[in-house]
Amino acid sequence: MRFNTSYSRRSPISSYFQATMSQSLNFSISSSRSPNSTITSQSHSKPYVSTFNFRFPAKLLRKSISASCSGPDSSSSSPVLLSDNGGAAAVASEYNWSSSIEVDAVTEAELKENGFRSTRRTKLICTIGPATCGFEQLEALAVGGMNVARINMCHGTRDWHRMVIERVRRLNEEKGYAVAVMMDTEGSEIHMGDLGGAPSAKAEDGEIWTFSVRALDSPRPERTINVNYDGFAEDVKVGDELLVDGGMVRFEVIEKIGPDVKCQCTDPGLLLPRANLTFWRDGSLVRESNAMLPTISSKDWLDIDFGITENVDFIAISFVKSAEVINHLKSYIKARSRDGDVAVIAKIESIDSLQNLEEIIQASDGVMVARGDLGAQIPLEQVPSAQQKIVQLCRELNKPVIVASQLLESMIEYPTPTRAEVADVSEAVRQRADALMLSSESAMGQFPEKALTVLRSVSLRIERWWREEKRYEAMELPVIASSFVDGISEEICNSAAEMANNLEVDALFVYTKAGHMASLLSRCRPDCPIFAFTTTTSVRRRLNLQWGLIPFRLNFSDDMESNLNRTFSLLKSRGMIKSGDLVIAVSDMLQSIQVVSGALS
Ligand SMILES: Nc1ncnc2c1ncn2[C@@H]1O[C@H](COP(=O)(O)OP(=O)(O)O)[C@@H](O)[C@H]1O
Ligand SMILES: C=C(OP(=O)(O)O)C(=O)O
Ligand SMILES: [K+]
Ligand SMILES: [Mg+2]
Repeated sequence: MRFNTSYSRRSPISSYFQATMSQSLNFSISSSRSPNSTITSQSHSKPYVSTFNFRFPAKLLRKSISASCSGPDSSSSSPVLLSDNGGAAAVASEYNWSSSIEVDAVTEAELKENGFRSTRRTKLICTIGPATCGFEQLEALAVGGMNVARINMCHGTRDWHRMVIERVRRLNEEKGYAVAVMMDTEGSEIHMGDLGGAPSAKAEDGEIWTFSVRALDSPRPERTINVNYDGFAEDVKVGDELLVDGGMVRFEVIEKIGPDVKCQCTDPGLLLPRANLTFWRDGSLVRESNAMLPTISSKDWLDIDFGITENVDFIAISFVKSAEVINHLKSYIKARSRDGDVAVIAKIESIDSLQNLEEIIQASDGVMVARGDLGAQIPLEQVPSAQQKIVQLCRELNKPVIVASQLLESMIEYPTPTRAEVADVSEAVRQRADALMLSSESAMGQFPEKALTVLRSVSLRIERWWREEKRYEAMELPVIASSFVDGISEEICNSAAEMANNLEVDALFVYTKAGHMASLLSRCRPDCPIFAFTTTTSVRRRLNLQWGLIPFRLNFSDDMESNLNRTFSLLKSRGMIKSGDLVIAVSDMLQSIQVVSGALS
């Protein structure tokens, strides 16, 4: 009671709003064990839950708030900066950030046109390659819903990667997007050379090809392929099966002559530059061969230094075998990076990574189900159950999870997906993975934007279908907090998400500095979207990988009432929130849950 009364008196905008209390209840989740965890409003010694209604006097509101949008028009290409200081922004960099909300025009349009409920929850990652590296192409992907741009250090030069990163940054700065950059390491896999500049080579049934560890003269001798791993010729045996890209092309080893391994093609197909190689003996993968190779090669370390210097948001590590390598990399990043905020994604794509799955997930900041190589290391029919298990474990442990590779493989060449591909995408969405990833489809395919559109529309449709039919079975989420204070945050988020579902609110708001509470809310996979307000652009970008989060950059204070009022005003003045929308708000600083109903008088 006291809170609500003092609220309406203390509130800096109380002259604009009459806070009429409809209900109020206080409950305690504080403990003498942990004085720091007892974060309260001034008039309370305990965290609180309060419910109240706002009445917005429209005239005053419009007078006090002016929204501005930089650029000559507010079409989909301009950034949206919501201001309450009346200042007009010409460009983002000149803008007075302290009084604005940063959100991109695509999100704004989606919210306005479709309302909160129908915003997309599943995040989308595009691998950038020759088909998508132009500024306009990148912009088209951002407009199409790309949340993260991935660059694969297996391909391209460092200058090329730098150029892509710069373009994504420019897109964010000029157009208000929060597209994150993920750098993916090459890793110590065995792969073919680059085919001497040829885009591909056709291997026909019965042909004899030579796989050699020698440095090859150019031009490359006919039907000869370079292999990057020196131990290859020693490790293979006559009779072994050699699989290119997990079985896209198959050979049988028929003879070994020094550094050269002669192979006969048994399954014809197209050889692509730097394609991955595995070899199998008596029906199982031969693992000893590259087991001795380091997970992070010397070239990878140089790429990692490059990623840290370029301030990428995520570094994805290929062929992770244990948690140790992740811990090692994380401490390396912490020592080197300006603010230690490069997140590490563990790629699960080997037998070792499946064997040490839980400890790897625990150690990392996120996980990728890298089905391409995984399907070359375990029988294909085991990939779906591995995916399901990894997705579930990641959610339990609160780590974002990406489902990757061959989601829409046929769209490399064709403008429409197969029915089977749509079913595969649907299944990943139904599992409620955080993100879906395009590889060749966007890097070098003929229809990158169409492929992204398919991911977007299938995600939206499946999410809505399952939500409306209430078919999601509630998932038992284990307690993950490692301290009592963290336990409070976790309980608050679990309760807020449950309240949001029960009350059918329109959105959850979370004010979060490091993003922790936002991820805890995302973990609950609530029915409504989560607006995550955070103070830095880097956290905003990183949150863009996580399920259901709509990240905004906003400077906020420790005064939750004024934060809420300002946010409501800014969003409202822009038409992104309607009168009568019901919101539940939680925050990192004030461990509280508030239910807010904005009703225009
Ligand atoms: N930077 C790049 N330069 C040229 N081609 C690229 C680049 N990035 C990706 N590609 C192409 O896109 C394909 C798919 O990308 P990806 O799945 O990341 O790699 P891979 O197939 O090696 O696992 C690659 O095989 C390659 O042909
Ligand atoms: C995503 C994967 O890794 P990469 O494309 O780097 O081989 C994969 O193997 O599925
Ligand atoms: K890679
Ligand atoms: Mg791989």
